[in-house]
Amino acid sequence: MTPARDPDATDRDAADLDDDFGFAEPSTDQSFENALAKARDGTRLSVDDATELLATGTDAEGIDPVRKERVLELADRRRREEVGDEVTFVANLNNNVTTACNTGCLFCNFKDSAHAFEADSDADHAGFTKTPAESRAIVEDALDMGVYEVCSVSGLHPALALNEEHHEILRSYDDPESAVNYKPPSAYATDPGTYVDQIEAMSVGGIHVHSMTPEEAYHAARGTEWEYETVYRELAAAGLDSAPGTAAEILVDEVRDVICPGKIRTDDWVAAMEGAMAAGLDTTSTMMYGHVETVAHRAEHLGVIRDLQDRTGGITEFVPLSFIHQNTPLYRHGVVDSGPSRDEDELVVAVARLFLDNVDHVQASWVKSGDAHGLKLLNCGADDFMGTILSEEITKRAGGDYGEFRSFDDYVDMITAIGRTPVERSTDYRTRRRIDPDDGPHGPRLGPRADGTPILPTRSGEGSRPEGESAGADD
Ligand SMILES: C[S@@+](CC[C@H](N)C(=O)[O-])C[C@H]1O[C@@H](n2cnc3c(N)ncnc32)[C@H](O)[C@@H]1O
Ligand SMILES: Nc1c(NC[C@H](O)[C@H](O)[C@H](O)CO)[nH]c(=O)[nH]c1=O
Ligand SMILES: N[C@@H](Cc1ccc(O)cc1)C(=O)O
Ligand code: SF4
Repeated sequence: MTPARDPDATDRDAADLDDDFGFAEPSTDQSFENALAKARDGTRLSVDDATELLATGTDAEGIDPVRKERVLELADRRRREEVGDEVTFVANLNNNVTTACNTGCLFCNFKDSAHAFEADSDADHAGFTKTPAESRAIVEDALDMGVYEVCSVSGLHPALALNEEHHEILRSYDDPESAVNYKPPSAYATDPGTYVDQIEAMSVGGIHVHSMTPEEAYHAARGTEWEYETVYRELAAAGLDSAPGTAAEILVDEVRDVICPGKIRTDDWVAAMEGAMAAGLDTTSTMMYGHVETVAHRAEHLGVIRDLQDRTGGITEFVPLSFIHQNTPLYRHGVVDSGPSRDEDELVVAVARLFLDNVDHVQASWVKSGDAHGLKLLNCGADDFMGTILSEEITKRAGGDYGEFRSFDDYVDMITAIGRTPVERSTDYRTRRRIDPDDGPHGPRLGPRADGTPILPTRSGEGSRPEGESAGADD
């Protein structure tokens, strides 16, 4: 693995950009009507077909509302045929270990410059680094509330290494900071431990650990010759159960060059995902859209995911991540005026359902879209509604304002309101529990300590158990 970092790739680059990136105007040899006919017949769609459907035809500017409805209707029907009327969600928590990151992605306001975390720094920052013991305590509390999964994605802290051997390798470089983005833990106010330490700490009481994105796996192997599969095997031995397919953004390098020049390229992202699956882990897949890319880039991205799934079969879901723009460098520097429109959100979900014929589940996100529009997305091809998550940092810091927690009662009310069946799921969707809406109040039952007791909101936005009730209490 070679260092792929430009440590100066930050806001400066955004200021240098204008809105002309030299991307080709989307156009194909296919027509919208032919692409739609193929979708109706169930013929496998090409990338050009997907471009036409996402654009509601490249023959005219803007989204045609009538054509859009035709795409959504087909996708909703396909969803019903393939996965039925159940809407799934998982009892989970987010536990981000650190916000320290020097990668400089221009769509991200989650990260803080790692210098601010150094022991002798007096720079102000609103970020955090958790020790493994702190991560364990947070996961233990959530287990008591009944959660099934911990989802952990983090900044690429320069002191994070896979294990002690990795620390030794990184230390042995001349000028490790610029050569391999490394500074020893002793330089920082808080030591995050190693990746293995953090996974071991979170892997407690039978919880499902969903962590280590391709970008994090790259960081856990930087400066070494280790294969991704080897890295993921070591993490799996420490308790990792599945890997999140974030860091995908748009899997087209000319777009990555603009929005995340410090990140791994498309080929490397695919290699990391294959490594995770070769190590026996399930993965999820994502696309973060609605910034500088064209519909043709979105279609190409879907092609990368479908090819990967043809080869591996280990992708459990596709998660469209609608770009939240307000506090991001891309918006602050005038590179973009907004995130995607709701029409675009709907078309991305619908075309994902129609194009990704080998990925069973498409997620709607109440974090990105709010409840009302999230429910609309469940009628455009989506069949999963995320999870309880308890707390949220990525979208909140980007300026999103849809909250950090949904209770089981919230889920049951919302899902039954659109005439669908609420189902608690495991991360891999193989374990499912249909929920009887009339038998409330509702709480999780699939987590290792879950007994049906509701998770309640607290003022900080996190969930908690009703006062006085322990994990063992009957309901
Ligand atoms: C914040 S990173 C954390 C994990 C790790 N550093 C990585 O990049 O994979 C996780 C994902 O959050 C998503 N994200 C970050 N900022 C966002 C924004 N403003 N709007 C929507 N999604 C965003 C991106 O897709 C990114 O890959
Ligand atoms: N879409 C968002 C998610 N999705 C991840 C799920 O919560 C879950 O972990 C996954 O489906 C595996 O079971 N998480 C967020 O924090 N924010 C989102 O917008
Ligand atoms: N936490 C990510 C989303 C995500 C995480 C894990 C997944 O498996 C999928 C999506 C975000 O908010 O952007
Ligand atoms: S998206 Fe991930 S890698 Fe990029 S700046 Fe944010 S935290 Fe760092």
